[in-house]
Amino acid sequence: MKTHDLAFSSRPKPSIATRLLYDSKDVAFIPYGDYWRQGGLGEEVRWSGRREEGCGAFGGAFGAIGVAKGMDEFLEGLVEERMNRYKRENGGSGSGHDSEETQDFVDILLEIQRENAAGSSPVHRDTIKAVLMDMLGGGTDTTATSLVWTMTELLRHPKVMKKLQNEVREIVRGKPNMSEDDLGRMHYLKAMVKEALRIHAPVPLLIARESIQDVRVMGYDIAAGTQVLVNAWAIARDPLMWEDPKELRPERFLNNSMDVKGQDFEFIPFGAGQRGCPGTLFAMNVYELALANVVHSFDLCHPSSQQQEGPILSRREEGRNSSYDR
Ligand code: HEM
Repeated sequence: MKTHDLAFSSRPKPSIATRLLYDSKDVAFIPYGDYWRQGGLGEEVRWSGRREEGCGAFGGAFGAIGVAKGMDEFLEGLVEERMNRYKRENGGSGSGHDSEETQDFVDILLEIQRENAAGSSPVHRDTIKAVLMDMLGGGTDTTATSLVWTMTELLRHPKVMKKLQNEVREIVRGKPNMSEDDLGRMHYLKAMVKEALRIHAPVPLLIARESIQDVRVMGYDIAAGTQVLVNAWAIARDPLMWEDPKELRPERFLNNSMDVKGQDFEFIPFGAGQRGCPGTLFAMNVYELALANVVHSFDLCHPSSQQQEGPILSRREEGRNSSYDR
């Protein structure tokens, strides 16, 4: 992913991508090439997506093929509804813009489609639907799974939970809402999020890669067209890299620069290199914000840790950590 990044920058084509992602017209399953470089939509979306919110994709998150038809109907409805709204607001002229305040991802995709309609690379409806599928798959299940595992670990480690709550409550104290600045100061929260991602990599084998040329790695000859899986889960638990790898210890991420951005190869929950996850920044923000809000507003504890019966999740009473005080 570093020395041979280009050689492993394609993806194999699983049948799920053919059926659910409109013959791999999304971002995650497009083979390497011009179409991928343009995200199927033009340079602008692909790279602004990488910096901001990604234009997302995800394999494995979708189950039975039978859902394909239902999903297609849902996406058709969504796209149609936006197109009609646009026509209503622009008097059917086909030109003009949605107001930026009300514009969402679907509107932006449709705007790009309109802008490219007369050009040499028109954006097809299937491409829009495939990219939206990416967003749903890449942007929901992964982040939700990560949060669930983090809360599970916090329930198993009440001292870590307490430390985390103290940090969050201290920083947010008295404010109606949490800001991005507040999040930036929550170092223990960030360390906890990374530690949970390390132990429970939400995408354990990343998304399969495919070599685009013959390549030699550590003495092994790998032919062009070989499917390659990277076991990020095992790497993040490797005792040669990590001290007591099975122990939850957020402190290991404090006071060092190790990050999820694909530069530290012992820790790559979002992959690395050209095909690394473009939603990383967005996902981390959502994940941190959601976790900070949960531990700020609720006291969670495992039923077995309570002497008397009580809720697993109780709304915090201001100034009192009810579950732990008991
Ligand atoms: C905790 C949340 C997430 C995790 C753990 C995650 C993980 C991953 C991983 C492991 C890959 C494959 C990287 C590689 O091959 O090196 C990937 C690719 C991708 N992810 Fe994410 N992801 C998350 C959230 C998101 C979000 C929120 C979006 C967009 C909304 C997104 C969009 C994508 C896309 C488009 C790709 C394919 C990139 C390409 O093939 O060029 N992901 N993600």
